[in-house]
Amino acid sequence: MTVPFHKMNGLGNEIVVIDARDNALALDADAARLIGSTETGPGCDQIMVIGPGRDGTDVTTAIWNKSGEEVEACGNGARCVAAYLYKAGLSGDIRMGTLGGDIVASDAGNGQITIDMGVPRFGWQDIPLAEEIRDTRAIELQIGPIDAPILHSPSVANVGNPHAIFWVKDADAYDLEKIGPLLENHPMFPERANISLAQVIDRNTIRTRVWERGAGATRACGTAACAIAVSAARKGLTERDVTVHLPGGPLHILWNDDDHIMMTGPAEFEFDGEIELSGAA
Ligand SMILES: N[C@H](CCC[C@H](N)C(=O)O)C(=O)O
Repeated sequence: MTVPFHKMNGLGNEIVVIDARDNALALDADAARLIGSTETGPGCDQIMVIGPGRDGTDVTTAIWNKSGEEVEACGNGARCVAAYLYKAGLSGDIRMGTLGGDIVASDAGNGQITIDMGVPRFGWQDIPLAEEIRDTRAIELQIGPIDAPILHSPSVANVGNPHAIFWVKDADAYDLEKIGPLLENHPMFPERANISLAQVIDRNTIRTRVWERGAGATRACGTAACAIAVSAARKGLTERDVTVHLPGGPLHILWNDDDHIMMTGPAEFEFDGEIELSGAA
């Protein structure tokens, strides 16, 4: 079947949006990999498939990493979906159902979209971790020898998807391509993890580079920015209102008084196209 798509990005996090509200589309791993590769499709980090709303949501969104796995959350992708829907004529708040829970988009003006990413979870079983760890602000992780400044005691958080955050003096001092896969697939993370190197600049500013589960080093990761912000606040390193600077640009994160994480940033349209998906339902 021929499927129209919209190539977008969120601070350089490459996103393909497919509007399947009128024509149900269930991707599978092969289709996600086909779309995600520049050899066979537009290429992207994640694919967001918009479906009709249910159980009180306006739309549902299926989220796929380019590696072919369906995942629970994608902050940058959610902003791209919202920008697409606003352009398609929706207005006001948009409640999106995802595997990681319901999230709510709103138009913040000036080309910015705010996503209420919901409430973070910090329990070891919520991340999840392979063993009981009481204090998830700093877990002990045995990491093999790496020729770079040592990494230790990451914080972990689940913001719809699993994240591990290493607090470093210089986020540029590490070869993410080398250490990323080691950490993503560490046996402590039974569902693997998104890995961030976070450098606290001041109480309202953090710099980071991210190795994403199932996508590798990306220009930006919205859920990582959320996980970093709440973890930094939990450790007393920053306020609950921060700017997280990713290689592709800044995201504003507010962990508000009712425990919801509000992420604000841009979404960019690039081009539209069509792709032949044989076998997709
Ligand atoms: N790689 C992530 C999904 C996409 C997250 C990222 N692109 C974002 O903007 O949140 C995972 O496997 O959980």
